[in-house]
Amino acid sequence: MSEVTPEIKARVEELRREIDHHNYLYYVLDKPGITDAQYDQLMQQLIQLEAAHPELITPDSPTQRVGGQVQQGFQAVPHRVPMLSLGNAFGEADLREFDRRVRTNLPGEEVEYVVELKIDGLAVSLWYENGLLVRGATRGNGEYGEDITANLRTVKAIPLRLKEDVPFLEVRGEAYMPKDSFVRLNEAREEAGEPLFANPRNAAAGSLRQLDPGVTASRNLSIFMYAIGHLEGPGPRSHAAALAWLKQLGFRVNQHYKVCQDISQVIDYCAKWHEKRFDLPYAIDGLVIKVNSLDQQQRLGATLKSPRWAIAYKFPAEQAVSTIKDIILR
Ligand SMILES: NC(=O)c1c(N)nc(OC2CCCC2)nc1O[C@@H]1CCC[C@@H]1O
Repeated sequence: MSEVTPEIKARVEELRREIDHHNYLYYVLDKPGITDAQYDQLMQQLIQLEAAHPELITPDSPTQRVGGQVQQGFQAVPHRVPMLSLGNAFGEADLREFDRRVRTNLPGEEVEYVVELKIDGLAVSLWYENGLLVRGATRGNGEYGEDITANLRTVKAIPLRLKEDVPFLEVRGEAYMPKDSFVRLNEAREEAGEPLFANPRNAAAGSLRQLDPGVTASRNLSIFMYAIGHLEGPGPRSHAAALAWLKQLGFRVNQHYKVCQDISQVIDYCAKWHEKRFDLPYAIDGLVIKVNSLDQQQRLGATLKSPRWAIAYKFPAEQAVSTIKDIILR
């Protein structure tokens, strides 16, 4: 092992910054800055330098995304803040009823809503300490999840290090498999005579609950973050500000959210996305409507399993279609 010179150390740190930046452009912003060949060349240089000087390897190095060992199982981990599920609204009347209940519990107050696409994937929780990803877990039953850190580290849209060293932050998001990856995966499984996945949600869940992180890494998963779970220190005062802050930290946040001044605007936005849902490169099964003010969310509280300040608007079930592929690729 040759001596580590300051120049080598500086070169390793420069390569990491450059590769992290290109991962961010490609996997978080969907805006690649260089060709795959140029990216691979940078990665090869870093891999070689780290192989020659293993003492320089840090857990947040881009070369450390795919862990080595296959796990025996997943450890149960408690969520500090329960990961709630959502009540459902199946049409305009249900949405107006939700709005009436919210306003009854906030007499005389202005209420703003944020409407987001409801990504059809698997809810996960990510823990960061001093800006470093220290743990990732499934939602599980809302109180306890499964520790799938090694698998979530392979998802390139998940930052291993945030753009700010926030002391302690736990965030939630929906991990998912893009439609084109889902079709390609099932084609490969058909070729291999393996059982097919019924939909992208099952494919994402199956890919994240793999005991071998190498398999997860091969499944081209992505994620959209949608909430702060736990934050030490001052934070945003509205949900829309929370989404903007998550984006600023380097997380992937779905840009199709809208702040609505009343339930009629919410209803119009839901109708718009019911029409446009097949134009998206990922599966959605509805929209999520949330009270924007975090103080009002706090005061509205939650029932045992779901918040009083949020509801899911579910699209009517698909009319009979010939194959799942038609739904996905329509
Ligand atoms: N799937 C989603 O895109 C999504 C979202 N955009 N926003 C939330 O907000 C949480 C916050 C409090 C209760 C629900 N949840 C979502 O998915 C939920 C998580 C658990 C069950 C659903 O997958």
